[in-house]
Amino acid sequence: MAVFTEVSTKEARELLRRLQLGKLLTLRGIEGGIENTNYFLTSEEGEYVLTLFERLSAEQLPFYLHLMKHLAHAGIPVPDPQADKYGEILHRVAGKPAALATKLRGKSQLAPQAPHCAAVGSLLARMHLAARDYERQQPNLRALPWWNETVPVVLPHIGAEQAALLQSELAYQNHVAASSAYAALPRGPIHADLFRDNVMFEGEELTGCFDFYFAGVDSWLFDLAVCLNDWCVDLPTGRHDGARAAAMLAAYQAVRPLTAAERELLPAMLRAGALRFWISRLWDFYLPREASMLKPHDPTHFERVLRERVQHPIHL
Ligand SMILES: Nc1ncnc2c1ncn2[C@@H]1O[C@H](COP(=O)(O)OP(=O)(O)O)[C@@H](O)[C@H]1O
Ligand SMILES: N[C@@H](CCOP(=O)(O)O)C(=O)O
Repeated sequence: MAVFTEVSTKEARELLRRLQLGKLLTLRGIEGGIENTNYFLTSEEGEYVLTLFERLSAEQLPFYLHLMKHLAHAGIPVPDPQADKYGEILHRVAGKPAALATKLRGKSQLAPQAPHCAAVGSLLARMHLAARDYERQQPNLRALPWWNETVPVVLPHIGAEQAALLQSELAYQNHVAASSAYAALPRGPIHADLFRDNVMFEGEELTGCFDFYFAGVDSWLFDLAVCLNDWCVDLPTGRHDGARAAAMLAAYQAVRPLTAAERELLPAMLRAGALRFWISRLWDFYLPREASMLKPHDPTHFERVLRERVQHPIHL
């Protein structure tokens, strides 16, 4: 249940009054989600999702919320955070930082086929291009510096074979990050967590994506690798699915062709994408934060994906 903080109808009405969005019609807690409190809220003006941020700080939030607004204005189907008359999109509800964003139609496609992967590839490329002129800066907070900090913290908790893979992969990724090909990768704001559960579909029509709370400035190729590793993979084995990956890559490149440096580094970034989520899942699993509400995801999945990407590199 993802209602960690109760919102009264009085508080919801007060927010709608501030945002001039008409009368409250319905307010219903959303059961999915593990990080934030989410409610579906309907007013005379439309359908929204009210999010109370349980963990992210008021310093980090403007980057994510303004990025969503920037993308929504550019025609990318993402939730549009609603502003008050002063242009403020970060609000306070029930004592927590909060946002009210437009509700997307559809539901997650958890067993995607090639057309779904193509739709995600196209969306991702359009999102990268649309974010080029976004002015706020915030690095991907789950990138190489965080991996270097976190690997020594999780090492005491895992077996020798896993530790050897984790350390050798980290050394490899530090080596890649120092290369001239890496320096040549195009960069900008990326979603960085565009997994199956963060995209909505109606049939094969992609209706939008959400959960921008791991977004940050990083290489576009890393974002694409994260998507390939989640959408174009056989979940039980971690094996790459060639047909789905081809569909995603072709659709991405129909909008923005990959550069020579990106083509060269695709195998390395697929490994980086697997490493990033293996580390965060190990960290959530073995070092749950105090009073954490997170139900940890299975870390062994991304260990399998990483082994697959090392043993069977995927070249364009
Ligand atoms: N803008 C939105 N439109 C429609 N549904 C949404 C929207 N934002 C969140 N949801 C729903 O709320 C659920 C939880 O959201 P999510 O961002 O994954 O929460 P958490 O950050 O707590 O993991 C999603 O699975 C989705 O069903
Ligand atoms: N996609 C990540 C976890 C991030 O959680 P989310 O529910 O906020 O998307 C993973 O699978 O490890």
